[in-house]
Amino acid sequence: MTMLKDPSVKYRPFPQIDLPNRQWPSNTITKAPRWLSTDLRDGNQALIDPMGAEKKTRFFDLLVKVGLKEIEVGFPSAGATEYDFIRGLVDGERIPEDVLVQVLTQSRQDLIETSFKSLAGVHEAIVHVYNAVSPLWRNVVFGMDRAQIRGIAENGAKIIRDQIAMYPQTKWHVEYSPETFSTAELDFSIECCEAVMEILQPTPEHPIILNLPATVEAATPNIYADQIEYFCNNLPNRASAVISLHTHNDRGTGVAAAELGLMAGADRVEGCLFGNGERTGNCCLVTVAMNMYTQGVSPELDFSNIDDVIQTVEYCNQLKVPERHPYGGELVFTAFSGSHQDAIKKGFAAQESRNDELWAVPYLPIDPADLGRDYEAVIRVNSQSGKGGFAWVIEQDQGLKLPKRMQAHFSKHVQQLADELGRELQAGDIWDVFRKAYRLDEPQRFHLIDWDEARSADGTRVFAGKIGVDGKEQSVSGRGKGLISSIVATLDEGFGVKLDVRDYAEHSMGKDSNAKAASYVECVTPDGRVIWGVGIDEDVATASVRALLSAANAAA
Ligand SMILES: CC(=O)SCCNC(=O)CCNC(=O)[C@H](O)C(C)(C)COP(=O)(O)OP(=O)(O)OC[C@H]1O[C@@H](n2cnc3c(N)ncnc32)[C@H](O)[C@@H]1OP(=O)(O)O
Ligand SMILES: CC(C)C(=O)C(=O)O
Ligand SMILES: [Mg+2]
Repeated sequence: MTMLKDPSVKYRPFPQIDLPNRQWPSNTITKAPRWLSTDLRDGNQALIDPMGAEKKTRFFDLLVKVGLKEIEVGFPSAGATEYDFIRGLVDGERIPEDVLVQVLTQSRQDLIETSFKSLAGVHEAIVHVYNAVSPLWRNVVFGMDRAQIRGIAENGAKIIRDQIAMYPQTKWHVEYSPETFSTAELDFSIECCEAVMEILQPTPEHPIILNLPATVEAATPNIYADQIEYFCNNLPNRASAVISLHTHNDRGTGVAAAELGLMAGADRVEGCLFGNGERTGNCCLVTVAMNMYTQGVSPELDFSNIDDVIQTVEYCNQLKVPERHPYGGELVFTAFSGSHQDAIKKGFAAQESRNDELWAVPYLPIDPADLGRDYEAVIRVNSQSGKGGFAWVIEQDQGLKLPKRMQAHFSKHVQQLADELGRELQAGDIWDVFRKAYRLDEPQRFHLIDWDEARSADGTRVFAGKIGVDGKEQSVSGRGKGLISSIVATLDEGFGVKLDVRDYAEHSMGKDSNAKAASYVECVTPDGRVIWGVGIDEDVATASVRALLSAANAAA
């Protein structure tokens, strides 16, 4: 056996933030933040094959459609594909009046100039400049001390100030990111931001966007929230800054960090649809938005047709949205396991009988319909499923509402098939096994040709039937207090089939007048066997006759 090495030799725990009076744990998110999609920039730069103009245009149109008002459209100085796409948006007048496009640049003169040029003529836009500020980057990437790093930020801010003056027809906004904020000393991040603000002179009416990235997620999300609260409390002239969050998902908590960051006082969230982006991705905007929605807070983004969104995102990114991805994954509203299916089925029934709008269905934190999904896939059947699951599928697929005890009876048949096949059972598989188990297909020993009923003088009923028996027609009759007992008497007297009826149920299989009816009988034979019979017919009484013949076929 190999021993795992002691990780404390190689890795260090992230230090706590000294914030004794932290307020964020008591806060809640009560309104939508400003959202920025960086799908076309951070998302795009992480793709195996970055998007070309056609895919970028399609993605841009999707982002506008779902309601994004701030969209980072690219990194114009990266090359002609990026630059031309952005120019195409501007020249083609594809940017709606109420949408702000944003471009990213390193803090270098030529790159900043190219970025402004790419947007020349646009009505309003954001230029986003970044430089990394944390010790590892200072030492390893730049080989610079704090003052020199601050100097990169100041230099970029001055170039931006000058460029803004050269394009007066555009209303410009500036975003500054102290990249690697979450692994930097807080006071140094504030120092860099303050220095940039000093040059650009933002006001509460025309604020700067200060974006505080967890460029590489390195700690639990509460630490990020502490960092945001600390930053908000200690930034001079906080009123002239929009505080933006940009989390990555290296530890799998990018969404949580963004949510806690909002509680800690931030105004804006950057991310990508379904969390695309560098390495493990950016914060998923769909998840943060829909999390908000399930708390009764409108995210002001529209994911009510999530499958359309997924289709475009998968096409543009050439990456699949994982089956378990919150809100969007193919399996996230599906229960295979018996106890979940049982609870969901009961939840839907309770929801229907309560008949109010409040959503309260066990195991479904959101109504799939709010994302444009139907209820068909909510319950799927395999060997982990229970009777509630098969009953749900057969009800959705065939309109049959099996009585409770019959569900248990049918369950054995389905379970056996699931074990035999070792795969998910489709609705068709379940219907096949149902027809076989309850003898709905010909040929059977007994089958109904015709029947009639008469009332005798003493009030009893006389059933008169033409029954096919092993292919030959036979006329038989029997008397009873009601239809069922008269058929039971007929089966006994005519064919010697003895059935003791324990339970009977019937229902219409639809709401219109042409709907068929289904009847179910539970019978016990003299040797103690429990048999269920099923009958389906346009006429409810004929459905009952068929149900008893179905039982007789099992008993015979
Ligand atoms: C965290 C993020 O997501 S940041 C965004 C990252 N996205 C991208 O890089 C995608 C687009 N990038 C590109 O196409 C290219 O990087 C370009 C065209 C912009 C620049 O390419 P190059 O000129 O070859 O430079 P390169 O990207 O390798 O940058 C390295 C140099 O820039 C410096 N640099 C890196 N970041 C910054 C910055 N934010 N501000 C100023 N200088 C920077 C580095 O220190 C290094 O300088 P050195 O050559 O003196 O050592
Ligand atoms: C450029 C910045 C905002 C970035 O993408 C990051 O730090 O992750
Ligand atoms: Mg990023």
